[in-house]
Amino acid sequence: MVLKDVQNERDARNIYLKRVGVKGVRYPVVVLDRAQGTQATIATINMYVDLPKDYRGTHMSRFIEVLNEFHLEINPKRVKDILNRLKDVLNAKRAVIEVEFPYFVKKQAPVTKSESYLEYTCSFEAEIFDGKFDFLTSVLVPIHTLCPCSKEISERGAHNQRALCKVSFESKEMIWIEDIIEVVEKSASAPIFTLLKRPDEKYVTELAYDNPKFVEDVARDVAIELKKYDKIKWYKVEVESYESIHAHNAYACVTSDELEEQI
Ligand SMILES: Nc1nc2c(ncn2[C@@H]2O[C@H](COP(=O)(O)OP(=O)(O)OP(=O)(O)O)[C@@H](O)[C@H]2O)c(=O)[nH]1
Repeated sequence: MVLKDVQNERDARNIYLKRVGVKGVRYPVVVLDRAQGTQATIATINMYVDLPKDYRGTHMSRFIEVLNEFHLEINPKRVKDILNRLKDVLNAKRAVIEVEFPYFVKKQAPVTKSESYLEYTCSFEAEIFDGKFDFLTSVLVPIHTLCPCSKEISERGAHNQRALCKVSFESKEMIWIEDIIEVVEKSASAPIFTLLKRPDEKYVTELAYDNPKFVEDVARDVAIELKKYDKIKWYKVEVESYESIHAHNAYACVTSDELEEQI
């Protein structure tokens, strides 16, 4: 029995679509890991191509076939190959992939050296169009911030909370996710850990108290550190703190081009 190819039908509405494809594909992938070589994880993937105005639909199954072809290996070099392949098999001019995945890093507690894994949400967004390849990596780092104002004006303690710092960057060469995590954690009042024994808890409590930071302080300190990386072409730093004394969040953001304009 011949199955009609509805997607391939002509369309007379004369409308070009910039992005058509599949969204929210949960898929096992393998990403590069500085300590172990590779790490298996589960990604949520969006993939798009453009569709000429005279075609009714794209061929959704081919997106998944291309993912399979690449043996689920997701890294900057492979992503470029995946996009070129998508363009070829879907006869497109533009191809886009967005991959978000949990990435686990083994950490040692500061005093007892107890080991545990901490989850960082990472993503890659890449696009090929008109011979141009854009690749953006994002790393979301949970941190601890202690309010400098609260410390200054209070007779006892200071309010402190978990915050999230998101670094998005374009680079000339590959940069390890772990390098970005280290930059952010050093710029916080203290890092976050999955496993802390009492001596560790005392240490991080005092470390945060000795390093009070507004969201603005973290954003600026991360920006200064990232500026030292020659490999980074562009970056954006966003910090959001889940305030413990408010029902709303504090937020700060800076991009490398805003910084350049001020120099
Ligand atoms: N384009 C498009 N396809 C859809 C949509 N919803 C479901 N599909 C289905 O996606 C499936 C795969 O379509 P194709 O990739 O064109 O399948 P195919 O013709 O077997 O594959 P090729 O021979 O490679 O073209 C079909 O079952 C479609 O009906 C939609 O909104 N748009």
